[in-house]
Amino acid sequence: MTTPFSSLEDFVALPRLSGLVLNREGTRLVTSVATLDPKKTAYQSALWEIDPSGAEPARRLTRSSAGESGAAFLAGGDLLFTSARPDPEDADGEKRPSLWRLPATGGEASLLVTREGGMSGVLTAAEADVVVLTADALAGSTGEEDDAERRKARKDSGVAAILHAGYPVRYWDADLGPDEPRYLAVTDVDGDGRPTLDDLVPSARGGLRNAHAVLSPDGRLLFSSLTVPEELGSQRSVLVRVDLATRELSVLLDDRENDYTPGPVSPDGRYLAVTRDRRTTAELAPQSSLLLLPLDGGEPRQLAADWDRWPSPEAWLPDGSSLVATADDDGGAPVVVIDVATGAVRRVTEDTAAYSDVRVSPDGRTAYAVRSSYLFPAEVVRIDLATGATDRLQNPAERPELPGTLERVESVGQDGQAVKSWLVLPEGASADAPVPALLWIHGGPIGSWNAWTWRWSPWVMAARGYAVLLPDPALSTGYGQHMVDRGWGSWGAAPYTDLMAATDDLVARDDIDGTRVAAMGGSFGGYMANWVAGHTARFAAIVTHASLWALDQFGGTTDAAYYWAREMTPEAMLENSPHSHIGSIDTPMLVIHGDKDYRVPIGEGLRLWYDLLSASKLPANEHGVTPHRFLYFPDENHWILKPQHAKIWYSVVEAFLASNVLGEERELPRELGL
Ligand SMILES: CC(=O)N[C@@H](C)C(=O)N[C@@H](C)C(=O)O
Repeated sequence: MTTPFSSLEDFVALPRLSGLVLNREGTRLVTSVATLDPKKTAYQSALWEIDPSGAEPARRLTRSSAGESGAAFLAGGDLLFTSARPDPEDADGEKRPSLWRLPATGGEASLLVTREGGMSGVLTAAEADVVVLTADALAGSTGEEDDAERRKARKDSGVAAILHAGYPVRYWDADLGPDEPRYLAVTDVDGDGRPTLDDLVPSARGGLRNAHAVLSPDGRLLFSSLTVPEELGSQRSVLVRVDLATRELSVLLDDRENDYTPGPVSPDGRYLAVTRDRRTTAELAPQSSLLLLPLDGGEPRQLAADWDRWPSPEAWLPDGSSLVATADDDGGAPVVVIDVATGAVRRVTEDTAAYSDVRVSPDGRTAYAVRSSYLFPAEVVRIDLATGATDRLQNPAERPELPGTLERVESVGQDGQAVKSWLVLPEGASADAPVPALLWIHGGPIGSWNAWTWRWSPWVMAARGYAVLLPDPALSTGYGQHMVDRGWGSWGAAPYTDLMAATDDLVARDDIDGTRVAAMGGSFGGYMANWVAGHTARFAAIVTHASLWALDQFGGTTDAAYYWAREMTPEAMLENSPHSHIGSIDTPMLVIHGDKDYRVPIGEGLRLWYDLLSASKLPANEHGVTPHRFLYFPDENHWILKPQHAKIWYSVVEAFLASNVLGEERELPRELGL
């Protein structure tokens, strides 16, 4: 069998599909596919068209070396996208992210609008050729021209400094400021001249959240979250409406107990689907619910209130009778239909995949979506909304051949709670040939192992002979509110004991060699790997990536300190902090951290590394030699994104595990220079 997971070269070269848009007539589907650039040191994305009928093979639409993203259909049928490709009509022009238009009738794409500061996304309306760009503008700029001049002055003088008066100052891997998110209306989209950009809310001063903005079908209204700063470095997300004609901004939902995010607007423009996220406290765990907000000024009403899941609204049925949503559920994320009159929830897709980007056909019978699971990466499918029958359409790539099998397994936590896991078994695992195993702990911690991931692919390890257990312990989503509540504020309790219960059952299997087992996790999963290291010696090795180590320090240096401070007091942070247990660690640890990680700042990795060398039960000897290892990425962030670094990540992890779990030595990649 040829599986791409045996070779890291082949693995990183697998195409990665994401996103999906459907034109107004329901006849054209467009997705984005990322592949390696010619130097194999970055991914570049191109747009592909997929035949909704399933009859024709997928067709590549764009081919520039700069790549294309942000696909959006105009109501008239043309396709918009963003790209930093050069403008053929401006030989001397600088390359910067611009908005391009590909005619529905075929032919070349032409540049619609460009700006010095680039753009991050495109919003279009379903029924009118209205376009709004999401983009950043310098906080002090008074218009597009002024913004361009100020940017140039900053660039020419080499000044990168940012003066802050508020919080936060960073987000994941990006510095915030001096620019801030804006909505820029593209004027006269169908006119003869080049359109201009019109800042819809220049006075919002940095508070707009444009990742989840939506336009009404007629393109007259824009709905967005607006971030409102609060005392003590905190903030909340309120729901706002912007009238595109008058520029008037109205606050629709605002209270201190919840954050609000807009979902799709009903086809008749009368209702907005809204996600409400409860403000957490030490006593109140997160809870997400779906609201229906009448846009004539009525009170919001909760939908599917009796359903113990967190629905995420995706689309409306064209007759406005129901919302199509997805929700984490028992190791998957199915498509459901929610009746807006009764709130009744009907599950549509029956498989265990996780669905996203759901688009509904104009007759309301069919949905198209992206789905993935641990059996296949993201792919585009057609769903019969009445029967749930789901067909894989002709995608840009075939599913990769897997080097093993997948099972769903169940354990019982200390309090009797069912703890479910996916278990990846390598080919050949049997009672006669038991295999070594890895416990993988997911991040968040509010989340689930329910979708394909390229960053932690269990199949890469299965191809190297390991079984991989992917448990959803306390704090995981898809198992009801109680599963989240039982771990809230006490990470070292039920989340840890659930993982140990799952490990007990794993090592009891006759196809697993219980003497050769390691634990690994990233981010919150890395926190838990560190906690595991300080509380048990049952694992032969531990890999901890971008991990929280000293919660007292993490709580003040992460990019969103207020989020964690709501869950834990300083005392609770100390109580749950893995660093307090350094003296108990006698398992070899591989620490991995990227310097540009602002969510879990590098100080966590540096302090963990020094503590391991100086205070663990396996300290460095007088020559500084230790069984622990530190894999440091100076130019990566919370995630290892560059393909060449992903290969290093998997190679070093594999060599560390081989040495400590299998007792075998592997050659390290030459590029490490050792
Ligand atoms: C809420 C949050 O950012 N948690 C991080 C510490 C985390 O665990 N992130 C996970 C989801 C990741 O894989 O990045």
